Amino acid sequence: MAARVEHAVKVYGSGDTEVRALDGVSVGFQAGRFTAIMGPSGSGKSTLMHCAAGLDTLTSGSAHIGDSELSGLDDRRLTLLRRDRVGFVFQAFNLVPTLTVAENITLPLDLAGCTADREWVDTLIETVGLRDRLRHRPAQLSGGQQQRVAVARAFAGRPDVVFADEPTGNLDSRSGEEVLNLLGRAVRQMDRTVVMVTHDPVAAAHADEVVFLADGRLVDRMESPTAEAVLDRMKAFEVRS
Ligand SMILES: Nc1ncnc2c1ncn2[C@@H]1O[C@H](COP(=O)(O)OP(=O)(O)OP(=O)(O)O)[C@@H](O)[C@H]1O
Repeated sequence: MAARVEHAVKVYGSGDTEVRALDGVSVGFQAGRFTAIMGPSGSGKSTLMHCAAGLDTLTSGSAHIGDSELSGLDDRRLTLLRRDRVGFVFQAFNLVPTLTVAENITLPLDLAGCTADREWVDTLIETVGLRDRLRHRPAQLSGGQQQRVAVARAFAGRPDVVFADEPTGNLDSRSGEEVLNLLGRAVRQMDRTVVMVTHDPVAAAHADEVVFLADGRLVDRMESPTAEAVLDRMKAFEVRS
């Protein structure tokens, strides 16, 4: 497993304002696979992703990246683990406006004081299709192109797993499709691992597997999803709740 949580509970607030965002979730994200996390609004998708990625801590239960149990790490080790073994793609592209495309892609490596693996970065640039834009700055690119830069940046350090939170949320459907195809290619052609939160059945259909959350619990899983099958499953949850 590239990442997993066991008996994950996350409680926000206390007393009257207590919210059980995760209510005993156990789920593993296999290496070399593209997994989508789906569920109605408020079902705990982002919370699960943030806790699995070490961006937030669980109230109880455990979260692992590879063999490392996150709650056992002090702040410094957790920061290093996030830096070296995890990549992130967010809805907002979060590129540095003053840096070029090339500089944005290698920024995590530069900050870590690592020398970029030139061949790997070159393959990434080829895969995201931005070779002729390397000297441009983010503001000179379309939203879809900016998100492709963010995807390349997420994979630059060859992390164990890339977590993507609604990566197509700010994109039109054509650019969104390009970014999803790119994530799929990273998994299938470059043997990477991706975990993506989405509420869009069309986006989820790009994954190898979909895990469904409802009310902070894991309620279902689906292999080789299609948009229609995912939509049907979502409708079934909404009727029930
Ligand atoms: N920082 C927080 N403080 C208090 N409650 C929170 C906090 N973050 C999330 N919650 C609550 O936890 C629950 C799960 O939220 P979460 O954002 O994980 O859901 P989600 O499935 O990602 O929703 P959406 O699809 O709307 O983004 C919700 O009821 C939410 O209001």
